[in-house]
Amino acid sequence: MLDETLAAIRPADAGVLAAARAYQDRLTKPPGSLGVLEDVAVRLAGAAGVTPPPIPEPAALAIFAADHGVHAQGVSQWPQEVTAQMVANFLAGGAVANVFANQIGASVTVVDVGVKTDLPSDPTGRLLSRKIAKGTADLSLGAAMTRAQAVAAIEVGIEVARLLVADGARCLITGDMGIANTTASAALIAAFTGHHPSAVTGRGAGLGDEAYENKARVIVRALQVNPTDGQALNILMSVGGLEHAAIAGFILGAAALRVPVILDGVISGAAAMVAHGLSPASIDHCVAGHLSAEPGHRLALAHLGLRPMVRLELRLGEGTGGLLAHPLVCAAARVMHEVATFDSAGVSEK
Ligand SMILES: O=C(O)c1ccc[n+]([C@@H]2O[C@H](COP(=O)([O-])O)[C@@H](O)[C@H]2O)c1
Ligand SMILES: Cc1cc2nc[nH]c2cc1C
Repeated sequence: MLDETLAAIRPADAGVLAAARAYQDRLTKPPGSLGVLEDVAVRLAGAAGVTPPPIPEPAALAIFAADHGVHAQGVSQWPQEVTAQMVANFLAGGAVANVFANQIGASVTVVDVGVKTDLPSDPTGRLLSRKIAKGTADLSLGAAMTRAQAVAAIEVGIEVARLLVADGARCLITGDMGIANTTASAALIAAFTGHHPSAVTGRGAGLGDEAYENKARVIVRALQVNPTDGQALNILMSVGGLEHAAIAGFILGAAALRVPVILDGVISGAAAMVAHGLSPASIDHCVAGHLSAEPGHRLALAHLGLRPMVRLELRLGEGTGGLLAHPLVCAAARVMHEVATFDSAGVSEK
């Protein structure tokens, strides 16, 4: 499934990119006056291979949930049970992601790709049980997962992308839930970008000074015990999480179907680096929804050549930043469909 997906991914169409850029300048506005929105619309057109690009709605959010063995090193302020408890909250509709999803009419699907605790059966049908393992192994002591587990989790993400698109979604939004996953994210970003752990480590869901110093040291150890050859799959299995693997697959699956993906925060950014390592062209199908307060996120997006749509100092995850960006992405596409041209409206050009 992974090989087939990688083979199906096409980069942005250069001819369509040029045509979309030229058309932006025909619309009744000073050229460039819609700033980043023009770039986003052109990007959507190139990715879809058609201009104007399809309006990216309805949107579907997938929240990939998993636990992390590195939690044992004291890298999070929160008990591990919170991962499973928040899954229940998503299913009950009580989380921030539910509220933001309701606001834009997006569906919410929760995917258990590696939650440690057993989850109760779900009456809503919005939980997909695809547990690959009961959390990863401690990445500061050795590889977080086996190669087979990493590939299986990537394939879960591909499957979920296919399911949601078959269900009618025309925009996918990445979401995550996993106590301690900002440690794995920072380790992934350090491994892919070469930045020192101290530059990419943040306070996650809220860490004091001492615990923060410990977290950075844990990541240094993780990179020492897991020397990698720079290959995306090796880096992922060594220091990643099951949700990072699944989100990478979700991006690849969407890209193969030419459906745009709005990325959320630092976990999605780290997962996108894995997708990029497996298929650089997959990133042509991504829009960065926001810039997280977690320091590694900026470095991950810079490495991917992505520019975040909004900067709100969010550090929640769940897909919240991606959901907030969705109306802006739709507005960017809608301009290309509905705004008059200088010719059609009889407006004089400069
Ligand atoms: O999306 C982000 O950029 C982000 C930044 C900081 C924390 N989080 C969320 O907080 C949890 C991980 O925090 P921590 O401190 O346990 O690593 C996890 O469930 C993430 O969704 C998310
Ligand atoms: C309460 C809580 C909600 C979250 N949502 C995403 N990560 C989270 C972490 C915590 C701790």
